[in-house]
Amino acid sequence: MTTTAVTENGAARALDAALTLDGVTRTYGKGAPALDRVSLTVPRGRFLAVMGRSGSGKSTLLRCAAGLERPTTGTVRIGGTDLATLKATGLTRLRRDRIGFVFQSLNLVSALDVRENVTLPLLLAGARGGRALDALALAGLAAVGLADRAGDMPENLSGGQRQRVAIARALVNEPEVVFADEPTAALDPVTAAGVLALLRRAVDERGTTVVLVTHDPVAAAWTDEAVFLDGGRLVGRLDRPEETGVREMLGARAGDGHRRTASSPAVAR
Ligand SMILES: Nc1ncnc2c1ncn2[C@@H]1O[C@H](COP(=O)(O)OP(=O)(O)OP(=O)(O)O)[C@@H](O)[C@H]1O
Repeated sequence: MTTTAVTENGAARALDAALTLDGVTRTYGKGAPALDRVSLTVPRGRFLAVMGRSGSGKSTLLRCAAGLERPTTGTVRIGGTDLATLKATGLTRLRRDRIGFVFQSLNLVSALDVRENVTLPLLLAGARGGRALDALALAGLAAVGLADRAGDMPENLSGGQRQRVAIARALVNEPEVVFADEPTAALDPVTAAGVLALLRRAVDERGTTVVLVTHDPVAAAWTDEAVFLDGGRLVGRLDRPEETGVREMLGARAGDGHRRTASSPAVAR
């Protein structure tokens, strides 16, 4: 799919974008590409849902976009920085300083209490522990409604509370982009809505860019834009997605292989 990123105007916009993927392909072994020439520009302050059937390449896209995995070919830029120009330490630093993660599998550190879990990214980045850091953690926990649980161990929290702590942790260093992989998959609808509302608030109030991988049309309805993957390719997008439209899009994709729908032209802006 062609993006504006390859045009002159698009190149300028790509520089100002929070995240740009340009012709990103990821192949594992000799199989078909898990991600196939994906181009996508995510402006700053946008909440983006990445959707598609199981195996369509959502997590691969997220891992490549977040610098957790190198694409086989193509370019990924975070805020104008081409990740291919960074060595391993530079990439680690970028992930630590400029990216927040809320992953189902990347859970809290069980040996640390809630406050320590929240301050962990800052400590890893070299910040000194102390009152200022504690105050920051408490403010972050207050923002997710958990100020009174700062001294608890993660095992004493519910799944939803843990995800809220994970969000406080992901936001504590004011990252440019937060990547969230199915953060609500294990939660009941009410708790899930609470978690999504927190991500929405980060976008609206802080101008954070959030990329959310989800199967769930209800979750997608919290976002500004949904893009759809099928067989590793970007096959459609919806602005201000609503649950019904997302369901229709997912249903259409399940039935029509790689055929494009009327609403699946340029994904990039
Ligand atoms: N490390 C890997 N080694 C080999 N194949 C992989 C690897 N990671 C992903 N794949 C393959 O790439 C394709 C896309 O996988 P990916 O996990 O990105 O899909 P997904 O859309 O996130 O799926 P799900 O919704 O089930 O999590 C699948 O065919 C998968 O088997």
